[in-house]
Amino acid sequence: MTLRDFLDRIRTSGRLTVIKEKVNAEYEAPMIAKNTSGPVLFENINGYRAIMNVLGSRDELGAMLNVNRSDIIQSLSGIQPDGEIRVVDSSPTKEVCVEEVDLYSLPIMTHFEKDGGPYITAGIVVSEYEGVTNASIHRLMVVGKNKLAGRLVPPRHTYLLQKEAENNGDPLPVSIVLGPHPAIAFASTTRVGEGKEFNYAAALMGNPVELFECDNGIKTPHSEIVMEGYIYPEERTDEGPFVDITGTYDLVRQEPVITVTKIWHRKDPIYHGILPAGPEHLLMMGVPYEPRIYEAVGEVTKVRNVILTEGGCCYLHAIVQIEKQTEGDAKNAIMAAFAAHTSLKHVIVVDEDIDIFDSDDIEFAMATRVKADSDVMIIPGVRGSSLDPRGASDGTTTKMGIDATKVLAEKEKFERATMPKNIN
Ligand SMILES: C/C(=C\C(=O)O)CCOP(=O)(O)O
Ligand SMILES: [Mn+2]
Repeated sequence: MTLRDFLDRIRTSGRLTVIKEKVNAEYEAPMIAKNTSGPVLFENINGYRAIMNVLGSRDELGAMLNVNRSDIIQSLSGIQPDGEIRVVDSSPTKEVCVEEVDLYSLPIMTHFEKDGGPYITAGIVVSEYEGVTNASIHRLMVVGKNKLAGRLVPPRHTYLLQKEAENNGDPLPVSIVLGPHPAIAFASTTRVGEGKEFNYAAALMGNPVELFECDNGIKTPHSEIVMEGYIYPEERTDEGPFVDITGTYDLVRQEPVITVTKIWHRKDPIYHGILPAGPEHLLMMGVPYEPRIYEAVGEVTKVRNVILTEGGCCYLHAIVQIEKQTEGDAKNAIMAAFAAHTSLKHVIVVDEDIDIFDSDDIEFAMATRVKADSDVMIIPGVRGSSLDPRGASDGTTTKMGIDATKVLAEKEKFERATMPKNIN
């Protein structure tokens, strides 16, 4: 299955918005995407087609995975990254080869007023060094006709591979994949073991993932557009500012430079852009951590569900639902959640009768089941997210866990009143 098959399915079900008019890559297309709920296909940005909001809701993600939106996390946590990968000789991606690279001619968008420049936001960076491979999405700022600055966050696998290559004085070959099947894009946001992203995608799809070899040796999935190139050791440039998941401007940092040596694409390719801080971005940042938290909490008590809430940027706030077995379970669940997602800042643990998709219900749990001096855990000096504007400059922050579960010994005090089903 390809991105085109996926879009055909969305188009047939009436969920695709198509913009036929010519649209500008600078601000205009992102603004239209921001104001459109659901996938939007632009037919002409710099003469190219572009798609945004592909996996912009839990319903869309659930449809891709063939599960109900509220069962996504339980279902993902049961999937092993052991699907089949096949290396093949040819690829539809190689229909067109561009040797004279000019990134400014592509529909790469500038999203917000103070952004440092146009950014590739859905580019999967595939890399390999000394037999170890990786695929993950990194924001990539255009800094020249054939140059990109990549925000390689420590300790993500691309960061580690680049560091190792650089320490040995070697360039790191990479390919940048735009518009594969959405399951491959989703798999590239997950935190599966090193080199396992495509196996995970194959397991998600229930089909093998085919890879073809780029001229720099990187084995790459079929997609709409593939750029290939190298990260040369010691080459750094300013990256940012950039609006990331919090909707605030992330800092300018010195980051590695990717030199693009060649671009392959399908005829009439479809460029994929993710709107920063938009629903697709939040979902792809957050959902991969939910099964990790779910599994970690499952080691300490009976876990029912986990969500990283939209209000918490799908990254900084978790709601963990448990079936409390013994007093103190919720505090263990808090510690497990923080260990599973080190960027997490606040966790609220609730009982099984609280609807974790309803913020009023969560607030009700806090209102009726929390006594701050005994139910709030404050943990200072912990590694937090570099995206948290309130974090300290050394990368640490103060975390808070709230136990909003019932006191087991006093359960009847917390009973939610119901009315009789049958009255005469
Ligand atoms: C850009 C970020 C993550 C990524 O590439 O996965 C967000 C910053 O990461 P933190 O680890 O939360 O600082
Ligand atoms: Mn990885």
